[in-house]
Amino acid sequence: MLERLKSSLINSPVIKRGEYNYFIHPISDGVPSIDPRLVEEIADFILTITDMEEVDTVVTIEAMGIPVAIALSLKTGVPLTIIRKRPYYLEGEVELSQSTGYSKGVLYINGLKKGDRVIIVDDVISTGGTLVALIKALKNMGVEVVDVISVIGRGTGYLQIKEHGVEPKILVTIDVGEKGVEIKNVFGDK
Ligand SMILES: O=P(O)(O)OC[C@H]1O[C@H](OP(=O)(O)OP(=O)(O)O)[C@H](O)[C@@H]1O
Ligand code: HPA
Repeated sequence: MLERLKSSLINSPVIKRGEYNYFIHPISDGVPSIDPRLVEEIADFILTITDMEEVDTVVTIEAMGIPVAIALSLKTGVPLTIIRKRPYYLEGEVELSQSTGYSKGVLYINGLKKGDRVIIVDDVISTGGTLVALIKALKNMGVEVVDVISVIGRGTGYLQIKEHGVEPKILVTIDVGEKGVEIKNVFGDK
């Protein structure tokens, strides 16, 4: 299961971003290039663990949630909303602060309204800063988050998301050391 994802993760280079051990992988960085079979493996797996008939919209965050989210949207016909890092000044635009292990920024929500049922798909959960801020903002808007799915998880940030009432589904959980990436868990394994 998820053989392409696991083997590509094990081969990921790790660099320092400040104190943070940052792994570089096609799904989380688009580097060196994205094998469509890898994206398809991930999208097909996600479709076995979530019910897309339940949702109005797939929500993802610019930039690297987009490849997997677009694959899910194409496979199901469910539209995609991208949370952007730039404002559009449209009526109803919602602004939120994003903080990761290595960066801070602002995200902007457009195209969602009270009563919408969504799944959130992203490439990585690490500190949980990005997804916690997004889930809080969506709840304030009256948007129902049916599922939160991350292709890769590292660290304990997912616990913070659980505290907001949604248990994230993480396909592969990893440890990232200075020397490389180690697989810790695959969704569905004990
Ligand atoms: O759990 P966290 O510590 O918040 O980290 C996870 C976030 O970090 C990455 O986004 P980034 O802002 O680097 O943007 P990118 O997708 O453009 O690489 C990733 O896509 C997640 O959204
Ligand atoms: O180590 C990382 N690599 C790529 N994307 C990420 N998003 C959070 N942490 C990481």
